[in-house]
Amino acid sequence: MTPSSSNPLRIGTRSSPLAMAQAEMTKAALIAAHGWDEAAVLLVPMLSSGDKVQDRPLAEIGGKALWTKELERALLDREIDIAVHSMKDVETVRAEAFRIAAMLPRADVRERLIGAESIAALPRGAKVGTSSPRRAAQLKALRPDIVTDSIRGNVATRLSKVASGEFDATLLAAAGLDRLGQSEIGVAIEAGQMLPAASQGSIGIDCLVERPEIAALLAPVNHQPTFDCVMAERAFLEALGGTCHSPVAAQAAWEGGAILLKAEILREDGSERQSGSIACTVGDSAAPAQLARQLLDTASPELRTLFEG
Ligand SMILES: NCc1[nH]cc(CCC(=O)O)c1CC(=O)O
Repeated sequence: MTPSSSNPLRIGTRSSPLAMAQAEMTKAALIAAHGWDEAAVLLVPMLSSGDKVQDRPLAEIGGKALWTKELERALLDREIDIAVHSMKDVETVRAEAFRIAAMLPRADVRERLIGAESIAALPRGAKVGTSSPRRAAQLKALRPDIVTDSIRGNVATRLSKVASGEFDATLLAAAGLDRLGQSEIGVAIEAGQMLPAASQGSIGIDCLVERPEIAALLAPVNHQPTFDCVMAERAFLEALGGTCHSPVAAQAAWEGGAILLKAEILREDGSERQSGSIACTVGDSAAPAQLARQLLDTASPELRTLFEG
């Protein structure tokens, strides 16, 4: 298949500003890689159920799968040819019909703190808006006096809730802010202080396994070093238990010819953190699983039950 203005490649995306920016990046990468003209690629924005329900915690309305379900349906119904996701929002265990065929080069993986110059500089008892059990647990591990409360809505909404004083501060992925042109907002928190979520900063392009001709079009935009690191992080997450909404962080990076995977699991109140690292080879899920087992083995029964049910 060679997409053209009369038969464009249809890119499904959520319609939030961040998702649209990521879909535009994907479109630009494909056009540049293939030398297609602008009209050969069409963006198809869709509302996910996660976008429709903004006032309840994510875990309560069905968790992560909400972000991808509508796009998966559209892929199966051939309304779109490919779908663009934040890899962070893609479940580790998926239906066999789908395949992440490519990932764009990873952006800044760090968190950005908005509302204070550093975590140490937050006022005593500060109220931090985050709906992420990982960010809440990591903050409390560093600063047990901090209070966290759920904050939903898109990036602009969350920033306005800090500006209005509803929250003292919030944490957002640097990658998301950068993609929205908000690079000057907030201060970066180094991964050594706050390890990011598995897949953070990475954009995945999804297609149907039964359409290899579409996957072939994606190959030239795939960034293999990103792909291999994100896969190691996801293997760790999967080994811990595919559907958990528990505090987990995992980041892999190439170091001296090998993938070094760092990970941690925490109790939700930040009172316990188990962390470790392991060297992995490409496509290896045994080493990430070994690290998961190692962290669970040293964890207290209270922490372990977050993962083993
Ligand atoms: N769960 C929401 C989500 N999914 C991906 C990103 C940011 C972009 C990325 O990590 O690639 C965000 C917002 C955030 O965590 O601040």
